[in-house]
Amino acid sequence: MSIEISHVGKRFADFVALDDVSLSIKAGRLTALLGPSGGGKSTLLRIIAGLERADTGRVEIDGVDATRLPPQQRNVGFVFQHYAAFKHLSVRRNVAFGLEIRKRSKEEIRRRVDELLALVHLGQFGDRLPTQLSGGQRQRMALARALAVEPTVLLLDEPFGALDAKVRKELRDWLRRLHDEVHVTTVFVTHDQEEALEVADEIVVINDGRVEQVGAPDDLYDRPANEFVMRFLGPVTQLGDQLVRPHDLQLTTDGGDGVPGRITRVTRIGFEIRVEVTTADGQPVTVTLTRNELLALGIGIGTDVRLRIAPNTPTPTLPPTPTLAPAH
Ligand SMILES: Nc1ncnc2c1ncn2[C@@H]1O[C@H](COP(=O)(O)OP(=O)(O)OP(=O)(O)O)[C@@H](O)[C@H]1O
Repeated sequence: MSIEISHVGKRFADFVALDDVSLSIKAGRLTALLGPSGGGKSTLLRIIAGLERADTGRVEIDGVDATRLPPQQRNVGFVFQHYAAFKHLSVRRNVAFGLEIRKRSKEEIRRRVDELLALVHLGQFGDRLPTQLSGGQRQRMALARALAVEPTVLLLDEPFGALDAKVRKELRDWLRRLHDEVHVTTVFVTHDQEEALEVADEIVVINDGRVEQVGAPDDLYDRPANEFVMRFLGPVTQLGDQLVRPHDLQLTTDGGDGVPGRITRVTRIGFEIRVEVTTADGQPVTVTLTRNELLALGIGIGTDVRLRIAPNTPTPTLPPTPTLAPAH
């Protein structure tokens, strides 16, 4: 059930949306395609689904060359950000749709739909119309419908993108648990690095039509292949010429070694305190602390401190990313 993408290229007129993309998506895993808007994630997903045709290259699904297969012969389930439900049909009938057109027996359909509704925790809502569901419930119905026909691959394009932050978070947890139960090879598109880090087994970072890096969330976070990946996966700050995560910096007030600076700003964001230290050469450096750490240090605006990188911090040597070079 793996997906092999080899040398896929796609242009829209003279705009290069995908530039020679090769990628192996592992069977049974939950893989995130992560990257900024316009980077090519959806285009790649649509090429895997067969909704878009690659100009060059090859797509293999489960060992079969799918490059020229129409979507309905690829056995993929698809869920979009705005799910188009059949408004006049009940939730049950929406979920049953794919099974009905495949002419499965009434008994089999009833059993399978019951199972699926239970799986997506909509057991008691089967008789409602889609408009009588919340946004989160509707996306769960969409997933049940996509899973009904037992796809070999499940493709999700920002499935929770249109929902508010709290519901998104609930659905992320739920998607992770669902995947742990059904283990269907799943690829989902997101531009939200937290969503990818939290949910995915493997993350593919896509930018400017190219794959920047593929790896497990920890690998990407701790060993980014380049500056783009490091910046995209989480906050970074610069100490001297070293890029580092703000929580990997230590602040001391007892002299010793480290880069001297003075605290110029303290901001609290929920549980996290963001401290800005301006070093002697005028460079602002951000350090994040917990409230207790701040209190224990007894520091505030104007305190002279020293900054150093915490022991055991991964400090990748990063090749420069051309796209981040200043424009001239
Ligand atoms: N049918 C099309 N015609 C012309 N250009 C297109 C078409 N589809 C996509 N593009 C362009 O290709 C680029 C990649 O689009 P794509 O939707 O794959 O990006 P994305 O990474 O999914 O971004 P987003 O997160 O905003 O959806 C964009 O610049 C987009 O404008």
